[in-house]
Amino acid sequence: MYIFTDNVFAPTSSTKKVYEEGAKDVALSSLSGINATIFAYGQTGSGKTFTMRGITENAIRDIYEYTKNTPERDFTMKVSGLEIYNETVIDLLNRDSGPLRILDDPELVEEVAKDVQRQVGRTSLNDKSSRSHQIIRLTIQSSLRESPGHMKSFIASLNLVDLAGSERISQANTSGARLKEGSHINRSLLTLATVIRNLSSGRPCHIPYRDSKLTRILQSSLGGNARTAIICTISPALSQVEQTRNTLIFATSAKEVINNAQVNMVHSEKKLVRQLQMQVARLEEELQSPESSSTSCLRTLLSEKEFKVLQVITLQSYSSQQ
Ligand SMILES: Nc1ncnc2c1ncn2[C@@H]1O[C@H](COP(=O)(O)OP(=O)(O)OP(=O)(O)O)[C@@H](O)[C@H]1O
Repeated sequence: MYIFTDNVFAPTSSTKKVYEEGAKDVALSSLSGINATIFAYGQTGSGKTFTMRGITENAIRDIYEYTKNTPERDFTMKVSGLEIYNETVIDLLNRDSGPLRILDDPELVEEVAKDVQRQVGRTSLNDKSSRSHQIIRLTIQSSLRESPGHMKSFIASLNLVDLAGSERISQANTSGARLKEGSHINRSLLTLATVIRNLSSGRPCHIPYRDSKLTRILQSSLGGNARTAIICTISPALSQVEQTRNTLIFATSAKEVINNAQVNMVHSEKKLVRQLQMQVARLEEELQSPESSSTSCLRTLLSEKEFKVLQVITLQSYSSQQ
Protein backbone atom coordinates (compact mmCIF):
# COMPACT_ATOMS: atom_id res chain seq x y z
CA MET A 1 0.00 0.00 0.00
CA TYR A 2 1.22 3.46 -0.79
CA ILE A 3 0.11 6.63 0.89
CA PHE A 4 0.50 10.06 -0.68
CA THR A 5 3.43 12.10 0.50
CA ASP A 6 2.78 15.81 0.66
CA ASN A 7 5.06 18.41 -0.82
CA VAL A 8 4.51 22.11 -1.30
CA PHE A 9 6.59 23.91 -3.92
CA ALA A 10 7.20 27.65 -4.14
CA PRO A 11 6.63 29.58 -7.41
CA THR A 12 10.41 29.69 -7.79
CA SER A 13 10.80 25.90 -7.62
CA SER A 14 12.05 24.38 -10.87
CA THR A 15 10.04 21.67 -12.61
CA LYS A 16 13.05 19.40 -12.10
CA LYS A 17 12.67 19.84 -8.33
CA VAL A 18 8.92 19.11 -8.54
CA TYR A 19 9.75 15.97 -10.54
CA GLU A 20 12.55 14.80 -8.25
CA GLU A 21 10.62 15.31 -5.03
CA GLY A 22 7.03 14.82 -6.09
CA ALA A 23 6.83 12.45 -9.04
CA LYS A 24 10.06 10.57 -9.83
CA ASP A 25 9.49 7.75 -7.38
CA VAL A 26 5.98 7.13 -8.71
CA ALA A 27 7.10 7.36 -12.39
CA LEU A 28 9.92 4.85 -11.92
CA SER A 29 7.65 2.25 -10.27
CA SER A 30 6.43 1.49 -13.79
CA LEU A 31 9.84 -0.09 -14.46
CA SER A 32 9.20 -2.74 -11.83
CA GLY A 33 5.70 -3.71 -12.95
CA ILE A 34 3.69 -1.24 -10.85
CA ASN A 35 1.15 0.93 -12.68
CA ALA A 36 1.77 4.63 -12.14
CA THR A 37 -0.15 7.81 -12.87
CA ILE A 38 0.88 11.41 -12.50
CA PHE A 39 -1.65 14.11 -13.09
CA ALA A 40 -1.91 17.86 -12.83
CA TYR A 41 -5.07 19.51 -11.51
CA GLY A 42 -5.71 23.24 -11.26
CA GLN A 43 -7.26 26.26 -12.91
CA THR A 44 -6.34 27.48 -16.39
CA GLY A 45 -3.04 29.31 -16.53
CA SER A 46 -1.77 27.95 -13.21
CA GLY A 47 0.98 25.86 -14.84
CA LYS A 48 -0.43 22.34 -15.42
CA THR A 49 0.84 21.97 -18.98
CA PHE A 50 4.21 23.57 -18.19
CA THR A 51 4.70 21.25 -15.22
CA MET A 52 3.49 18.08 -16.97
CA ARG A 53 5.82 18.75 -19.93
CA GLY A 54 8.78 18.96 -17.55
CA ILE A 55 7.64 15.88 -15.60
CA THR A 56 7.19 13.91 -18.86
CA GLU A 57 10.63 14.89 -20.20
CA ASN A 58 12.36 14.02 -16.93
CA ALA A 59 10.47 10.73 -16.48
CA ILE A 60 11.23 9.57 -20.03
CA ARG A 61 14.90 10.51 -19.65
CA ASP A 62 15.19 8.54 -16.38
CA ILE A 63 13.33 5.54 -17.79
CA TYR A 64 15.67 5.42 -20.80
CA GLU A 65 18.69 5.81 -18.57
CA TYR A 66 17.48 2.89 -16.44
CA THR A 67 16.91 0.61 -19.45
CA LYS A 68 20.39 1.48 -20.77
CA ASN A 69 22.01 0.66 -17.42
CA THR A 70 20.12 -2.62 -16.94
CA PRO A 71 21.51 -4.86 -19.70
CA GLU A 72 20.35 -8.05 -17.97
CA ARG A 73 16.71 -7.24 -18.81
CA ASP A 74 14.94 -6.91 -22.17
CA PHE A 75 12.60 -3.89 -22.32
CA THR A 76 9.73 -3.17 -24.71
CA MET A 77 8.13 0.25 -24.49
CA LYS A 78 4.96 1.41 -26.21
CA VAL A 79 3.55 4.92 -26.37
CA SER A 80 -0.04 5.99 -26.85
CA GLY A 81 -1.87 9.24 -26.31
CA LEU A 82 -5.46 10.35 -26.05
CA GLU A 83 -7.46 13.49 -25.63
CA ILE A 84 -10.91 13.76 -24.07
CA TYR A 85 -12.78 16.73 -25.48
CA ASN A 86 -16.55 17.15 -25.10
CA GLU A 87 -16.71 13.59 -23.69
CA THR A 88 -15.28 12.30 -26.98
CA VAL A 89 -12.02 10.39 -26.91
CA ILE A 90 -9.50 11.05 -29.70
CA ASP A 91 -6.38 9.00 -30.41
CA LEU A 92 -3.55 11.54 -30.50
CA LEU A 93 -1.31 9.25 -32.59
CA ASN A 94 -4.09 8.72 -35.12
CA ARG A 95 -6.28 11.80 -35.06
CA ASP A 96 -8.07 10.78 -38.29
CA SER A 97 -9.47 7.60 -36.77
CA GLY A 98 -12.45 9.45 -35.28
CA PRO A 99 -13.81 9.07 -31.76
CA LEU A 100 -12.64 5.98 -29.90
CA ARG A 101 -15.02 3.59 -28.23
CA ILE A 102 -14.37 3.22 -24.55
CA LEU A 103 -14.62 -0.33 -23.38
CA ASP A 104 -12.67 -1.06 -20.24
CA ASP A 105 -9.69 0.30 -22.08
CA PRO A 106 -9.77 2.48 -25.19
CA GLU A 107 -8.66 0.89 -28.46
CA LEU A 108 -5.64 3.12 -28.89
CA VAL A 109 -2.91 2.99 -31.48
CA GLU A 110 0.20 1.93 -29.59
CA GLU A 111 3.56 2.67 -31.15
CA VAL A 112 6.64 0.78 -30.10
CA ALA A 113 8.74 3.51 -28.58
CA LYS A 114 11.90 4.29 -30.52
CA ASP A 115 12.12 7.98 -29.82
CA VAL A 116 9.62 8.59 -27.04
CA GLN A 117 10.33 12.32 -26.70
CA ARG A 118 9.51 12.80 -30.39
CA GLN A 119 6.49 10.48 -30.26
CA VAL A 120 5.18 12.28 -27.19
CA GLY A 121 5.87 15.58 -29.00
CA ARG A 122 3.42 14.46 -31.72
CA THR A 123 0.68 14.40 -29.09
CA SER A 124 1.62 17.92 -28.07
CA LEU A 125 -0.93 20.24 -26.67
CA ASN A 126 -3.11 22.41 -28.83
CA ASP A 127 -5.29 25.48 -28.39
CA LYS A 128 -7.91 23.33 -26.63
CA SER A 129 -5.47 22.40 -23.89
CA SER A 130 -7.36 24.31 -21.21
CA ARG A 131 -10.64 22.69 -22.30
CA SER A 132 -9.58 19.10 -22.90
CA HIS A 133 -7.96 16.36 -20.85
CA GLN A 134 -4.83 14.78 -22.33
CA ILE A 135 -3.30 11.47 -21.36
CA ILE A 136 0.06 10.11 -22.54
CA ARG A 137 0.53 6.45 -21.72
CA LEU A 138 3.85 4.61 -21.71
CA THR A 139 3.56 0.83 -21.37
CA ILE A 140 6.76 -0.89 -20.27
CA GLN A 141 7.29 -4.65 -20.38
CA SER A 142 10.54 -6.26 -19.27
CA SER A 143 11.94 -9.73 -18.71
CA LEU A 144 15.27 -11.23 -17.72
CA ARG A 145 17.41 -11.99 -20.77
CA GLU A 146 19.09 -15.28 -19.86
CA SER A 147 17.26 -17.29 -17.25
CA PRO A 148 14.39 -19.68 -16.71
CA GLY A 149 12.75 -16.54 -15.24
CA HIS A 150 12.42 -15.41 -18.87
CA MET A 151 9.05 -17.10 -18.61
CA LYS A 152 7.86 -14.22 -16.48
CA SER A 153 7.92 -10.54 -17.27
CA PHE A 154 6.82 -7.32 -15.60
CA ILE A 155 4.30 -5.08 -17.32
CA ALA A 156 3.04 -1.68 -16.21
CA SER A 157 1.72 1.59 -17.61
CA LEU A 158 2.76 5.11 -16.75
CA ASN A 159 -0.04 7.63 -17.40
CA LEU A 160 0.89 11.30 -17.65
CA VAL A 161 -2.27 13.36 -17.44
CA ASP A 162 -2.87 17.06 -18.09
CA LEU A 163 -6.43 17.92 -17.07
CA ALA A 164 -8.64 20.74 -18.35
CA GLY A 165 -8.77 23.90 -16.24
CA SER A 166 -10.65 23.11 -13.04
CA GLU A 167 -12.50 26.46 -13.06
CA ARG A 168 -14.70 24.95 -15.79
CA ILE A 169 -16.58 23.21 -13.02
CA SER A 170 -18.03 26.50 -11.92
CA GLN A 171 -18.46 28.23 -15.27
CA ALA A 172 -22.18 28.58 -15.69
CA ASN A 173 -22.40 31.85 -17.60
CA THR A 174 -21.64 30.47 -21.01
CA SER A 175 -23.85 29.72 -23.97
CA GLY A 176 -23.89 27.78 -27.26
CA ALA A 177 -20.85 25.66 -28.06
CA ARG A 178 -19.04 26.90 -24.95
CA LEU A 179 -21.99 25.82 -22.79
CA LYS A 180 -21.90 22.30 -24.28
CA GLU A 181 -18.11 22.27 -23.86
CA GLY A 182 -18.41 23.55 -20.31
CA SER A 183 -20.99 20.96 -19.34
CA HIS A 184 -18.88 18.12 -20.79
CA ILE A 185 -15.75 19.32 -18.98
CA ASN A 186 -17.96 19.72 -15.95
CA ARG A 187 -19.06 16.11 -16.24
CA SER A 188 -15.50 14.75 -16.25
CA LEU A 189 -14.12 17.08 -13.59
CA LEU A 190 -17.21 16.92 -11.38
CA THR A 191 -17.16 13.12 -11.58
CA LEU A 192 -13.43 13.16 -10.82
CA ALA A 193 -14.08 15.28 -7.72
CA THR A 194 -16.94 12.98 -6.62
CA VAL A 195 -14.83 9.86 -7.19
CA ILE A 196 -11.99 11.31 -5.13
CA ARG A 197 -14.37 12.47 -2.40
CA ASN A 198 -16.11 9.08 -2.17
CA LEU A 199 -12.83 7.17 -2.24
CA SER A 200 -11.42 9.35 0.53
CA SER A 201 -14.50 9.03 2.75
CA GLY A 202 -13.23 5.66 3.99
CA ARG A 203 -16.82 4.34 3.95
CA PRO A 204 -18.01 1.71 1.50
CA CYS A 205 -20.04 3.66 -1.07
CA HIS A 206 -20.72 3.76 -4.79
CA ILE A 207 -17.77 5.18 -6.77
CA PRO A 208 -19.20 6.62 -10.00
CA TYR A 209 -16.25 5.81 -12.32
CA ARG A 210 -18.59 5.10 -15.21
CA ASP A 211 -20.21 8.55 -15.16
CA SER A 212 -17.47 10.16 -17.28
CA LYS A 213 -14.87 9.14 -19.84
CA LEU A 214 -12.04 10.58 -17.75
CA THR A 215 -12.83 8.61 -14.60
CA ARG A 216 -13.51 5.46 -16.60
CA ILE A 217 -10.10 5.64 -18.25
CA LEU A 218 -8.32 6.54 -15.00
CA GLN A 219 -10.32 4.09 -12.87
CA SER A 220 -7.45 1.84 -11.83
CA SER A 221 -5.22 4.86 -11.14
CA LEU A 222 -7.76 6.51 -8.89
CA GLY A 223 -8.83 3.71 -6.63
CA GLY A 224 -7.10 0.57 -7.67
CA ASN A 225 -3.90 -1.03 -8.77
CA ALA A 226 -1.62 1.98 -9.27
CA ARG A 227 0.63 4.46 -7.55
CA THR A 228 -0.61 7.98 -8.18
CA ALA A 229 0.94 11.42 -7.80
CA ILE A 230 -1.38 14.41 -8.10
CA ILE A 231 0.17 17.80 -8.71
CA CYS A 232 -2.21 20.63 -7.82
CA THR A 233 -1.28 23.96 -9.37
CA ILE A 234 -2.56 27.20 -7.86
CA SER A 235 -2.30 30.91 -8.58
CA PRO A 236 -1.00 33.38 -5.98
CA ALA A 237 -3.37 36.10 -7.30
CA LEU A 238 -5.90 37.42 -4.79
CA SER A 239 -8.55 37.49 -7.54
CA GLN A 240 -8.15 33.71 -7.89
CA VAL A 241 -8.59 32.91 -4.22
CA GLU A 242 -11.85 30.99 -4.74
CA GLN A 243 -10.26 28.73 -7.41
CA THR A 244 -7.21 28.23 -5.19
CA ARG A 245 -9.44 27.22 -2.30
CA ASN A 246 -11.35 24.71 -4.51
CA THR A 247 -8.08 23.18 -5.74
CA LEU A 248 -6.82 22.82 -2.17
CA ILE A 249 -10.09 21.13 -1.13
CA PHE A 250 -9.58 18.68 -4.03
CA ALA A 251 -5.97 18.07 -2.91
CA THR A 252 -7.07 17.49 0.69
CA SER A 253 -9.54 14.77 -0.38
CA ALA A 254 -7.09 13.24 -2.84
CA LYS A 255 -4.39 12.71 -0.26
CA GLU A 256 -6.76 10.60 1.85
CA VAL A 257 -7.17 8.02 -0.93
CA ILE A 258 -5.20 4.83 -0.42
CA ASN A 259 -4.48 2.66 -3.45
CA ASN A 260 -3.39 -0.93 -3.49
CA ALA A 261 -0.59 -1.11 -6.05
CA GLN A 262 0.74 -4.52 -7.03
CA VAL A 263 3.48 -5.82 -9.27
CA ASN A 264 1.98 -7.04 -12.56
CA MET A 265 3.55 -10.25 -13.86
CA VAL A 266 2.95 -11.79 -17.27
CA HIS A 267 3.55 -15.49 -17.79
CA SER A 268 4.97 -15.99 -21.24
CA GLU A 269 4.81 -19.80 -21.46
CA LYS A 270 3.21 -19.52 -24.89
CA LYS A 271 6.32 -17.79 -26.23
CA LEU A 272 8.53 -20.46 -24.67
CA VAL A 273 6.38 -23.33 -26.00
CA ARG A 274 6.59 -21.81 -29.51
CA GLN A 275 10.40 -21.59 -29.22
CA LEU A 276 10.65 -25.19 -28.03
CA GLN A 277 8.35 -26.43 -30.79
CA MET A 278 10.60 -24.73 -33.35
CA GLN A 279 13.65 -26.43 -31.79
CA VAL A 280 11.88 -29.82 -31.96
CA ALA A 281 11.08 -29.23 -35.64
CA ARG A 282 14.73 -28.34 -36.32
CA LEU A 283 15.95 -31.49 -34.51
CA GLU A 284 13.53 -33.65 -36.55
CA GLU A 285 14.93 -32.15 -39.75
CA GLU A 286 18.48 -32.88 -38.57
CA LEU A 287 17.52 -36.48 -37.71
CA GLN A 288 16.37 -37.03 -41.26
CA SER A 289 19.40 -35.48 -42.92
CA PRO A 290 22.17 -37.83 -44.26
CA GLU A 291 24.88 -36.12 -42.12
CA SER A 292 23.30 -37.42 -38.91
CA SER A 293 23.28 -41.09 -39.91
CA SER A 294 25.97 -42.22 -37.40
CA THR A 295 24.48 -44.05 -34.38
CA SER A 296 25.99 -41.78 -31.73
CA CYS A 297 24.83 -38.64 -33.53
CA LEU A 298 21.31 -40.07 -33.91
CA ARG A 299 21.22 -40.98 -30.21
CA THR A 300 22.26 -37.44 -29.17
CA LEU A 301 19.69 -35.81 -31.45
CA LEU A 302 16.93 -38.16 -30.31
CA SER A 303 17.56 -37.58 -26.62
CA GLU A 304 17.74 -33.80 -27.21
CA LYS A 305 14.43 -33.97 -29.07
CA GLU A 306 12.81 -36.09 -26.33
CA PHE A 307 13.98 -33.57 -23.70
CA LYS A 308 12.48 -30.64 -25.67
CA VAL A 309 9.19 -32.49 -26.18
CA LEU A 310 9.04 -33.16 -22.44
CA GLN A 311 9.64 -29.45 -21.72
CA VAL A 312 6.79 -28.50 -24.10
CA ILE A 313 4.40 -30.96 -22.38
CA THR A 314 5.39 -29.72 -18.91
CA LEU A 315 4.92 -26.07 -19.88
CA GLN A 316 1.57 -26.74 -21.56
CA SER A 317 0.20 -28.52 -18.51
CA TYR A 318 1.57 -25.70 -16.26
CA SER A 319 -0.21 -23.10 -18.46
CA SER A 320 -3.52 -24.95 -18.35
CA GLN A 321 -3.39 -24.95 -14.53
CA GLN A 322 -2.97 -21.15 -14.33
N1 LIG B 1 6.88 27.17 -13.25
C1 LIG B 1 6.77 28.04 -14.26
N2 LIG B 1 7.80 28.82 -14.58
C2 LIG B 1 7.70 29.69 -15.61
N3 LIG B 1 6.60 29.85 -16.38
C3 LIG B 1 5.55 29.10 -16.09
C4 LIG B 1 5.57 28.15 -15.03
N4 LIG B 1 4.36 27.55 -14.99
C5 LIG B 1 3.64 28.08 -15.98
N5 LIG B 1 4.33 29.02 -16.64
C6 LIG B 1 3.83 29.83 -17.76
O1 LIG B 1 2.51 30.25 -17.43
C7 LIG B 1 1.65 30.17 -18.56
C8 LIG B 1 0.46 29.26 -18.26
O2 LIG B 1 0.95 27.96 -17.97
P1 LIG B 1 0.27 26.64 -18.49
O3 LIG B 1 -0.14 26.74 -19.93
O4 LIG B 1 1.16 25.51 -18.12
O5 LIG B 1 -1.04 26.63 -17.61
P2 LIG B 1 -2.21 25.55 -17.60
O6 LIG B 1 -2.62 25.40 -16.19
O7 LIG B 1 -1.82 24.33 -18.31
O8 LIG B 1 -3.33 26.26 -18.42
P3 LIG B 1 -4.46 25.58 -19.34
O9 LIG B 1 -5.47 24.98 -18.41
O10 LIG B 1 -5.01 26.75 -20.10
O11 LIG B 1 -3.83 24.58 -20.25
C9 LIG B 1 2.50 29.64 -19.71
O12 LIG B 1 2.92 30.73 -20.48
C10 LIG B 1 3.66 28.99 -19.03
O13 LIG B 1 4.83 29.01 -19.84
